[in-house]
Amino acid sequence: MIKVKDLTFSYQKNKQTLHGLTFSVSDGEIFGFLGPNGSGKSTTQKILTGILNGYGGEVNLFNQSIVIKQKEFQEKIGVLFEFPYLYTNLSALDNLNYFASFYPRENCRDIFELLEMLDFKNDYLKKPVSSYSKGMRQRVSMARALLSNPQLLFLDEPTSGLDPSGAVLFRKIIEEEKKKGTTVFLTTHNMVDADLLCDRVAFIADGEIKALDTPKKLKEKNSNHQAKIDYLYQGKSTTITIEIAELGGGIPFPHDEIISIHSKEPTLEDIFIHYTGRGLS
Ligand SMILES: Nc1ncnc2c1ncn2[C@@H]1O[C@H](COP(=O)(O)OP(=O)(O)OP(=O)(O)O)[C@@H](O)[C@H]1O
Repeated sequence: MIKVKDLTFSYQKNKQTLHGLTFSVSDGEIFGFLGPNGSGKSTTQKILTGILNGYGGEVNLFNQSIVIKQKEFQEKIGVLFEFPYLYTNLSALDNLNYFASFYPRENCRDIFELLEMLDFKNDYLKKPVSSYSKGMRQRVSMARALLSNPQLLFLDEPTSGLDPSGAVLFRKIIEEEKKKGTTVFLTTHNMVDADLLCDRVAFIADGEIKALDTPKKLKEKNSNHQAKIDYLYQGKSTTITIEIAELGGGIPFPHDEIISIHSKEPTLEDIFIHYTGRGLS
């Protein structure tokens, strides 16, 4: 679905933002693009969605170069931008009716159904976007991205500005899209979203991909194979961290009672820090 080879980009002379990214995304996959602020995530998404030109390397969507079939691609992709691109003086309905006019009518989803699915408050349907909360704007932006039933969905920080139940709803909607066969390119620095949703993730820092694999494999590869054991001995409560291999012959230290044993698996965030030398926030 997406093939990117040696992608480079500079906003200014002598300062390269993307340093030769190479990756591909399969049909129907949810691909996470993770990195800290300023790492080049939005720049990459803008190039893939045809907003930014002047890049080096090759970018193919739907097995064709994005240079050739720009107009045709636009009809097959849906985009949720990091900063909602909405007309703030217009209502949700007017915005969505306007964006729907870019696509063949038969491809478009019902706006009311979409907003209902996104748990949008009906009272605000006809009020201007300027009166909406961040979460409501995000819901309209998601409706905009899904409006044309896209085969390829670009989502830049989709759960940003949502409360926890809104984030759960958005993750459910993204999973439903995957079930329909939609390919999702998910740009985020939210590790929970990445871990719960993505088939594979790429870690980007300083405009370079530092690691790319499934969350499960990344965790396996970076497992420290350690266990944390809480136990009681001679009336004293103690915690110890030991290698899991040492447990093969039973608990290898004196104890009266074992309270709990937990494996110390690294989180995706731990692994990100390992590969990039920094956190995501
Ligand atoms: N229009 C622009 N002009 C000049 N430099 C820019 C422009 N947009 C982004 N940059 C710079 O390019 C680099 C990558 O920015 P980009 O927005 O792609 O990062 P990001 O990973 O999406 O960050 P964030 O998580 O903050 O959105 C940063 O150093 C940023 O300052």
